[in-house]
Parts: sequence; structure tokens; C-alpha cells
Amino acid sequence: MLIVESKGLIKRYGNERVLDHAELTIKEGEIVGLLGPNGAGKTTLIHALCGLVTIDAGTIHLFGKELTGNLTNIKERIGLVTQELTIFEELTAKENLTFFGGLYGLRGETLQQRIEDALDFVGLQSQAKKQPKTFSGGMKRRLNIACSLIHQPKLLIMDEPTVGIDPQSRNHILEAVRKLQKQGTTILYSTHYMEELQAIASRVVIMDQGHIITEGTIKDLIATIQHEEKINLEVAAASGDLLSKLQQLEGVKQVISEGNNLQIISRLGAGNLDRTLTLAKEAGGVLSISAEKPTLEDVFLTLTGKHLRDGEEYHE
Ligand SMILES: Nc1ncnc2c1ncn2[C@@H]1O[C@H](COP(=O)(O)OP(=O)(O)OP(=O)(O)O)[C@@H](O)[C@H]1O
Repeated sequence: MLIVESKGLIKRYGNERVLDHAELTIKEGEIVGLLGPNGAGKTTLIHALCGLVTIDAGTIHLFGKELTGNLTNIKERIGLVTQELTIFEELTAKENLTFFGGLYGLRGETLQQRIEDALDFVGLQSQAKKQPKTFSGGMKRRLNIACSLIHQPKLLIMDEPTVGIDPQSRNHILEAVRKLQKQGTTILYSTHYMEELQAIASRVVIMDQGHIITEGTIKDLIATIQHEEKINLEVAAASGDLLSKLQQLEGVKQVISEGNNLQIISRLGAGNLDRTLTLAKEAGGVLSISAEKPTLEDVFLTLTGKHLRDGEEYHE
């Protein structure tokens, strides 16, 4: 079953088309990664899917129903983790969850059980009675996620949930996302961090200038780009003779040397690792070697001509 189906979405701010025929489908049980450079329209798309911005044209179906008119029945099945924190700093973690649970009509024992489950899910059980103002940035983000899970949504939409957080909190969040998927939740996950998608996404959708420019599994996306293989080599002695022999290997496009560090760039599939190693050993020995395969970052760069935003330092 399709949980999300948007067709021909257009959203204008002034003369700018922020969404320009954005088409997105998400099947039940998928974790779909949403990637795009700054300003691509990801947050606008997410807000449109949650009914938070009105669209100028197009249709959105969630759980098979069109997102128009009375939305309560649809909205209660969605959880949104916003980019900005939506928790109350002066309330304890438990009081925050009680508040958000109350908004969904949860009461009594059910609410208490959900609060425990939500805290457990994000690894904050021991912090239940503490105020978020005493938390690290990562703990606040985890509480923010717990608040959006309290009503056990069938579709969870996460808009850059790990920006600027510590590695431990990031791992907690990725682990929680995997667990949610196993429990049957469908997830749309927007991020700038390729390695997160590598770890969790069933499928990746790349967005630029208001529309989806490509989508597929990470493996399939990488297979679509013609790329080079790179071998990085540190040798005992980078003689002119070695450089010229490496240059003559079949499929080698370029040999870049910087002291005893060499980078050999070959056509994809040239399979020069063994031959490179043999030549370097004959020339005096190899201190280190590594091979680089094309990554999702390369796909992104090829398609958009842009780098993703540099990863921020985390701050506590
Ligand atoms: N309320 C608004 N009024 C006017 N312009 C807006 C508004 N909201 C977004 N925009 C513009 O729409 C474009 C897309 O913004 P959006 O936040 O959807 O991008 P994004 O892909 O989520 O970017 P980021 O990765 O930086 O969060 C940007 O040019 C932004 O300035």
C-alpha cells in the first residue's frame, strides 16, 4: 500500500517556485531518505505533506486518502520531527510527553505506558524527571523525537533530526529509526548526512530546485553514474620508473604523486589493485594502500553539481 503519494506539487513564494512538480511516493514499511542541497524545497515538501503549508497545485494522498478538508483522521496517523525543537525547556521530560500525549487524547494508564515506552525508545528513561534545559543538544533532540512518537504514528517524518548532535545521540536516533521500521512504521527521513542514509534507508530520493531529480536504492543510484576507481598508495620510494609503469597500466587515466603518496585513477572496473600492488612492491615496497569506490556523495554531485552542506561540528 502507498502511504504517501504526491503528484504535481507546486508551491510558490512570490515568483519563486519552491515546489515545482514534486512527485513523491512512499510504500508501507519503507525508510525513504530525502536528500537535497540547501533550499531544494525539502522542508516545504515535508510541511505540505503534513498539511502545514497550502499548495498552489497538485494532489497529496496519505494512507490512500486525499489530504483536503477534514484532516484529523489522517493527521493523527502522522508524527513530525521538526528541524527546530518543539519541546518546553521548563517542563520535565515526562511533563513534555504528558503534554503532547494529552494533545492526542491519551490519558491514564495508556498515557503512562506510552511515556515509558517513548523514553525507553530514545534512551532517556533516567532523565524522565529532569528539565530539558539541563540536557545536551543531542538529548533535547531525542526528547523531541519521543514527543512526536507518543501517539504511535504510522508515518513518521523526520526533518534533519541529527543536525549538530553528538555521535552517541546520533546512534540512539538511528537505532530507534530501525526499530520503528521493524515495528511497521513508515519513515521519511531528511538529512544532509550520507552515512546516515547508508545505514538506514531502503530508498533514497534526491531533490533539487523543487522537484525530485532521481530516486532508487543506494546501490542502484551509484550504479547509474559512470565513475572512476581510485587507489591511494603510500610507497617506500616513488621513483619516476614506478610512476611511468603505473601510468601505462590498462585503464589508468591519471597518476597523481605527492611525495611518496600516490593516487591512481582508473576507469571503473579496470581492476588495477593487484597490478598496482605488484609494481609498487617491485619498486621497493608498499606502506599503505586503500581503494575508493563511488559513493552517494558522488551521485549527488554528478546530478546537482553541488556538494551537500558540510557536516556541522556537534555542540553540547
Ligand atoms: N515562508 C516562506 N516564505 C518565503 N520563502 C520561503 C518560505 N519558506 C521557504 N522559502 C524558500 O523556499 C526555498 C526552499 O526552502 P526549504 O526550507 O523548503 O528548503 P530545504 O531543502 O528544506 O533547505 P534546508 O536544507 O536549508 O533546510 C528557499 O529558497 C526558501 O528561502
